[in-house]
Amino acid sequence: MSGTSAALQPPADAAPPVRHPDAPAPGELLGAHYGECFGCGGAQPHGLHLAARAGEGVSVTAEFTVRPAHQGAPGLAHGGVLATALDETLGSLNWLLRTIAVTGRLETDFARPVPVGTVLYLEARVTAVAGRKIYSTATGRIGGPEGPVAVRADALFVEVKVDHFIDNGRPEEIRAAMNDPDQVRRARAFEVNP
Ligand SMILES: CCCCCCCCCCCCCCCC(=O)SCCNC(=O)CCNC(=O)[C@H](O)C(C)(C)COP(=O)(O)OP(=O)(O)OC[C@H]1O[C@@H](n2cnc3c(N)ncnc32)[C@H](O)[C@@H]1OP(=O)(O)O
Repeated sequence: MSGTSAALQPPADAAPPVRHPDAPAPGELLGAHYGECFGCGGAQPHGLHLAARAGEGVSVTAEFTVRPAHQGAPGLAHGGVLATALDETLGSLNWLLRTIAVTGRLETDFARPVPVGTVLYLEARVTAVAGRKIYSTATGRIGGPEGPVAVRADALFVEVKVDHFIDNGRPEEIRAAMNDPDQVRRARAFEVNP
């Protein structure tokens, strides 16, 4: 069974996504948005270490290898970990829009079990934009980039300002992030999206 709920249907006035002129070129690695991020951060020992790559239009690809630490049932990936991999891949689309946005809603289908050791080939694209709302979809395939779909997701991301993080994050981590001039400069630049 699968199907997207009404909450994830773009409204009639939604527009196709527009790739930002300064977006990374197709094939380019996007890098982590935050070193401690569970999804993409290199400094996060327990994380997924997902490395997304820009695709054509407003799309990305990523690969994620399921490790023993990701199990739910014996020898199989935990569904929440797979949802995280989808969420992170969808979130990396924001690099191509040059927008800061957070997940408002994520709907996931789990079509096949994913064993430990499997490489999940992820692909995500933005389907529509309506004001602050960004509609997107993703798949995770096994056995190769053209293999069968094991997981898929539809999502709504909502654009926010940097203050979303400053106002809501724990002060220790916010202070550390604010002390990283590159992090702040990059985030602020994304707020001014011509
Ligand atoms: C120094 C610091 C450096 C910082 C450097 C930053 C780095 C960049 C980090 C990015 C990180 C990414 C990481 C991976 C992606 C995550 O995992 S993000 C983490 C998980 N998500 C969250 O924590 C979000 C929590 N939720 C919220 O904060 C708020 O609910 C939201 C999503 C911001 C929306 O709140 P709001 O801004 O008050 O907006 P609101 O008016 O409620 O909604 C706007 C529109 O969206 C619709 N909407 C909102 N939620 C929903 C929903 N669940 N279903 C359907 N429609 C919805 C509303 O109906 C509304 O529609 P319209 O009326 O405009 O037609």
